[in-house]
Amino acid sequence: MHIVLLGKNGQVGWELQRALAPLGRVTALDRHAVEYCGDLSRPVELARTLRALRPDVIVNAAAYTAVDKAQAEPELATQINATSVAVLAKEAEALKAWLVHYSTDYVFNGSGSIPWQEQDPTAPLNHYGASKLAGEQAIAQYCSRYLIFRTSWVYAARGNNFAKTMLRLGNERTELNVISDQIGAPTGAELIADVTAHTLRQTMQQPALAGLYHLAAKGETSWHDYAVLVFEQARRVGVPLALTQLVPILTTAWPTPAARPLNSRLNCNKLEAAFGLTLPPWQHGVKHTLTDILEQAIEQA
Ligand SMILES: NC(=O)C1=CN([C@@H]2O[C@H](COP(=O)(O)OP(=O)(O)OC[C@H]3O[C@@H](n4cnc5c(N)ncnc54)[C@H](OP(=O)(O)O)[C@@H]3O)[C@@H](O)[C@H]2O)C=CC1
Ligand SMILES: Cc1cn([C@H]2C[C@H](O)[C@@H](COP(=O)(O)OP(=O)(O)O[C@H]3O[C@@H](C)C(=O)[C@@H](O)[C@H]3O)O2)c(=O)[nH]c1=O
Ligand SMILES: [Mg+2]
Repeated sequence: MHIVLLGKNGQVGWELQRALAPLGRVTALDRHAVEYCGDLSRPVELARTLRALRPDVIVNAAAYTAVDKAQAEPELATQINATSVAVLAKEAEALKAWLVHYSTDYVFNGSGSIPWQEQDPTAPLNHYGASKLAGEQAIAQYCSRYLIFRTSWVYAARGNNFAKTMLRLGNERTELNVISDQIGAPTGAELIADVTAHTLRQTMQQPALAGLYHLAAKGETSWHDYAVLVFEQARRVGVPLALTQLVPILTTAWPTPAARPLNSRLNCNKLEAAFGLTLPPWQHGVKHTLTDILEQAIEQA
């Protein structure tokens, strides 16, 4: 089996390089790839690359993920998150290949407090969410063999994420204000990659499993309470922090270019039932990955 992985150096892409390896030959590309094109802002060259490589599976971990910046450059976000994803879908269909793709809790408007199910109405609040939704819709329209995973609040030891931002700011500042009324589940790139490998293998043997799934760690928290855990772990291993006060604030007190959903809870029952999986509590992965991040921090200090 030949897998083409796009976005190999992102949080999820990096972990997929590891998790997909036992499934077959992996051609891992990023946007700077030289021999082939792995750049989602160049759809023509991208299609040419896929026709040349003729993969059995395309796994797309590349995306435009700068949520606030997307408000200022919506065309580029749409190109990468939707227009080029439509190209992937059409090329996958022509090759009779499988397409694996990732989407986000930000396709929802965040109303209420019930965890969102796959079929619930979408209504993105910002351009990133709208572009990701358009990507999902293109896949459903053009491709018959696909897995789309909507996940949330992704973190990893490698790459940029909220936990690492908190550690950096906690080292620089004595006081931090962090939003306590946006609720979701921090989900590790390792978990996403491992679940991808498992479900892809099963779906290729049982194509009726194809479709859209929510994939997030169990439980829920706010950004503020997530930050509390991050700093607890940092103190536990003796990382020096300037921070003395972590203040919970409301979203209304933190204006940003992009609006964000208050309710980012994802109901993952469909995934667990279809594949016989049990998703772990969000704290497990966060603690595990923080151990890696904090060891790096201590080595660098
Ligand atoms: N991060 C999160 O909190 C969440 C992410 N998701 C989704 O999960 C998936 C993986 O996200 P994650 O790993 O966290 O994202 P990252 O931002 O860590 O990685 C995205 C990767 O895409 C690459 N990329 C950006 N533009 C292009 C381009 N034009 N061509 C090719 N590659 C490009 C980036 O490269 P470079 O570094 O060079 O810019 C980066 O390596 C995405 O679909 C995302 O929408 C869903 C929910 C939450
Ligand atoms: C840095 C900082 C952020 N915040 C808030 C802003 C925001 O609501 C929340 C998280 O900040 P971030 O910039 O990490 O948020 P953001 O980049 O919007 O995170 C999102 O990324 C995209 C790609 C997704 O798909 C989502 O699932 C989600 O993970 O914390 C504070 O309250 N205080 C702070 O000091
Ligand atoms: Mg971000």
